[in-house]
Amino acid sequence: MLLYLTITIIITEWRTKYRREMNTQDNIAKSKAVDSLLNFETVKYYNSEGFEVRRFEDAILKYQACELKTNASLALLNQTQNLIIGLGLLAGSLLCAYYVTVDKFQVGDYVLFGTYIVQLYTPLNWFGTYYRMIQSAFVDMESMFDLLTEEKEVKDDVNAGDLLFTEGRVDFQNVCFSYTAGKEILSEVSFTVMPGQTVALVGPSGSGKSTVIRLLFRFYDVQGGCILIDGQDISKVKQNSLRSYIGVVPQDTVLFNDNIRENIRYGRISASDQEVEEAAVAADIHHKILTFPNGYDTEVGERGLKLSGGEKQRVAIARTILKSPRIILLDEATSALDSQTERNIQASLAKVCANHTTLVVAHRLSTIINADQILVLHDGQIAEQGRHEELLAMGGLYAAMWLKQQQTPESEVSTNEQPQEPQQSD
Ligand SMILES: Nc1ncnc2c1ncn2[C@@H]1O[C@H](COP(=O)(O)OP(=O)(O)OP(=O)(O)O)[C@@H](O)[C@H]1O
Repeated sequence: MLLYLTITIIITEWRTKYRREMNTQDNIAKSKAVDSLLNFETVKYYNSEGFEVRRFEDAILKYQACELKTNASLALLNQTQNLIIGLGLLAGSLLCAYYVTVDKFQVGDYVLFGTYIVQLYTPLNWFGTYYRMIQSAFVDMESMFDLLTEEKEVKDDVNAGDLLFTEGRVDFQNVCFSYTAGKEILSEVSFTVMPGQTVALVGPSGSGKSTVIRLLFRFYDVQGGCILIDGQDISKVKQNSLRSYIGVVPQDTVLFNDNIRENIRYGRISASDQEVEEAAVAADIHHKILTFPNGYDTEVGERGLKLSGGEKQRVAIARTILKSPRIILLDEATSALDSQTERNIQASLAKVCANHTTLVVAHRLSTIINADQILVLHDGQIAEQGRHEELLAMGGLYAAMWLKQQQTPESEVSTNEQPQEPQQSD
């Protein structure tokens, strides 16, 4: 019995590594499958179906090799256990038989021995099985435990209270931030958005515009300086309360694989169907939705692939309208939309942003010429700030960007109600 228990524990511990390896390969194979299915468009653009099949096949073969080792080691464990039981039974039986022949035991004693040994081995077998199952379950749960012990990047203070929203003034005071040590993205950035004002952030790609938005939404905590809303440091208030006042229209709107109605309702889960439709009207997408075969019940597909970029953006705007936030963060889409769609989107946005503190990340300068203040980010710092005309008059970075955009055909399409005359910039 001792031998049985010892061997069971040793072999079970030894085969743990195969089970762990098998789980890792299983995760790799599944993530490869999901990745290539989600990115099916890219796969098709580059004719890479064969490559993806081979990649998945490789992953599956590695998984199968690990599975083989796991099953083979399980078979070894079972056979060793059976061998020990068999040998024990054989040795005991031979001994009893010998004692019967020398008249030390009766035949009944031999039968009694057989009955005892069977009663002993049944619980031993159970012990082996349960020990192995518990061990495997712990290995399978390792990834989950790793996830549970993952440190949160943004934590609420123990004494954090709710944000007391009054008028919606936003202050960035000497904000410094980097995603990775040694590469500073924002350095001593300071600016103020007065209540109800619209402030636009412009600058070259990678200058940190979206990062400003992420910091205000508190996806990350700043590493230097502070961000205040109505005089309260946002790192000292509860994330939930902060986020309840802020609405974000992101650069790339990703929708859930559900119908349009539920996707819009995501802005406020408790909203009624009528409120959803009112938000869609305000976002100027209601009529478009009615032209779809199933109207509001139309399924949008994975990540909303059945909708166009402009439609997805208007669904995002409708969601934000439904949320009715007090501060609006707008990360403008980089892709140029056709003039009519863009005019519609700008008009919807103007409705959402009216009388709300708004921070806009703009890629097309024509969309922000009426902003109360424009901040030009360069190398993680605010290089210029002022209104459109003031910045043009300065003849600096902004003026150069404006001039460049005016020369490209896409930017000739001004989305503003009062188009800016290109000559002004010269
Ligand atoms: N999660 C992240 N981890 C590490 N670096 C990041 C992360 N997100 C962004 N960055 C880096 O931070 C820099 C600023 O990114 P950000 O998205 O703020 O730029 P942006 O000005 O909004 O650019 P774009 O106009 O192209 O959208 C970039 O160099 C980017 O590579």
